[in-house]
Amino acid sequence: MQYLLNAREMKQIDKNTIEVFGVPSLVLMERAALRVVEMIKKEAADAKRTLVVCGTGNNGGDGMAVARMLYLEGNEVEVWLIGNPEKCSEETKKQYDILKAYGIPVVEQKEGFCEQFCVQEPDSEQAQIQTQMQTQIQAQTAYTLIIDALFGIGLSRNVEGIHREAIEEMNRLEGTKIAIDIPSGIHADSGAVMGNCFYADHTVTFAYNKTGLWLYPGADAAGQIHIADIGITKESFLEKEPQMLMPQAEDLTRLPKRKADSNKGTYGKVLVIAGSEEISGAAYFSAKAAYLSGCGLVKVFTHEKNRTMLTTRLPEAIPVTYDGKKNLKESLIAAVQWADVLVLGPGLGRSDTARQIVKLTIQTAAVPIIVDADALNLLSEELEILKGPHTDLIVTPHLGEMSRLVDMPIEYIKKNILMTAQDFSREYNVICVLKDARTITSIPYGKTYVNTSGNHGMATAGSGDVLTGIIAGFLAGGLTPEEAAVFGVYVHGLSGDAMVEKTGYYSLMAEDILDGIKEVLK
Ligand SMILES: NC(=O)C1=CN([C@@H]2O[C@H](COP(=O)(O)OP(=O)(O)OC[C@H]3O[C@@H](n4cnc5c(N)ncnc54)[C@H](O)[C@@H]3O)[C@@H](O)[C@H]2O)[C@@H](O)CC1
Ligand SMILES: [K+]
Repeated sequence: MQYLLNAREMKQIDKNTIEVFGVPSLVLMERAALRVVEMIKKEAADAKRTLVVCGTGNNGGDGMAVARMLYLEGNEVEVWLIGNPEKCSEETKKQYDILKAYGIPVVEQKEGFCEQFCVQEPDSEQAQIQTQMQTQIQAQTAYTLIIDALFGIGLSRNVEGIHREAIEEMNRLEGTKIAIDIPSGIHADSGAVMGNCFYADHTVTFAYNKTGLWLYPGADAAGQIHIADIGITKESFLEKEPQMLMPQAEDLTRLPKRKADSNKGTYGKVLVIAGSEEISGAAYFSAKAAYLSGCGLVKVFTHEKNRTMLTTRLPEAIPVTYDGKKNLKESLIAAVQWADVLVLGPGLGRSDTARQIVKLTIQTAAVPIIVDADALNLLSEELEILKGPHTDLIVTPHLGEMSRLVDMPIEYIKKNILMTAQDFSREYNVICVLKDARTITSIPYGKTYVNTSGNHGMATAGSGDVLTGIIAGFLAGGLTPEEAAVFGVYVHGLSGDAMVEKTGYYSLMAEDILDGIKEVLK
């Protein structure tokens, strides 16, 4: 797992490194700049004509140190200092003095962007010729590298005025674009664009990943992310471990272990309560995903109409069917009592029967339940069921379902995805898996996980049903609800990624994601 830090946590560990362990701030800055220069070389970016745009905070100081290093290696370097130089932080003032001592050109930009940086509209033939000549000269003298050191994690409000103009100008210029620590204008905690932002090809971020680099729209602005060790280590957490994490490939070793001396009972029993008179496929996707994720035995509680489909497409699954309301209660309770894990909701519909099934299952089950799709839609009308006593619940809403559950617009939820998932998990004491391009898994009063596997091809019918099945399979195999939710989401995304090379984004379907599970877990 990789930590994702917010600005407050990062500032605190910076401070701890400096104050508790006595590492001078300028030493950290020097190491930071060295790592940026190292990355430039590793990526073979051409630093022959470099522009470094600096702010007055320590991010600007990093930029000035990078400018000095590139200059002393024989490159042509120009620095723009945006803002009042008198307001420079202590470290940045020092870096500025060093630049002056070496004679490195710095253009100060205190207010109103000067004409030199702005594109002028030609208003006569003569002016047009002049502009063409200027364009040719500019092409010969164009920057090969643009380094953004305007704002780092200290960004505290919307970007306006000369800062906004500087970002617009950097984006307009040609050349490889590198952001120091975080693209200027991106909020380090939420990934929001604060007015406008720099679009980087590469971002070199210091010590630990920042949440805003991975959440959208920040992730679009960051380009390729490089984490640079500058000497701030986990010792600086002072036992206050960050609570936001991102699963990585090496974490897959934590999936349920297979034993040579085992039988189908060893890996748990899953009951998938899914499908309705109108919808048949959901139960199949969920049940098959549970099998593919290692579960030994899967029963499907569904409408009688789905029996033939199920026994034909997935004969390994045992159907328990109902027809109308006859025997519904007794057979549901018996099936629930049989299972170690329940999936509740895919394709269930919103009929009175579905409502009765959802209520009865949540109120009687003593084993973990993954609650999805129509079960969530029904619960949004009867949230008191979630407020009442219940077993371990993992809810897996997409943005639309979450919008119904919390009665907020989708746009709001998308912008506040972390907070929405965290608040919901605490309020109802459930693990909340809020599905989007970056799915968030929030543990009530515990950790929050940001998932980075998966692709937009997976926004396809049945994809969510597959996810519930994977989580169920992992739970049945012995993972805790927290692990099953986090690794279920991660493996689901990897399964889509494994197949998209063969299918392309347009044609990826739920059945392909099922095939992808085999690729990922083999
Ligand atoms: N010792 C340290 O503290 C280290 C800091 N480092 C760098 O320092 C950065 C953080 O430095 P700072 O805390 O000085 O913050 P920043 O350099 O991100 O900038 C903060 C400054 O910008 C101003 N500001 C914030 N939002 C603004 C807006 N929208 N418009 C205009 N002005 C605005 C603030 O008032 C403050 O003066 C990190 O991102 C990293 O690049 C690294 O050098 C590593 C060591
Ligand atoms: K920056």
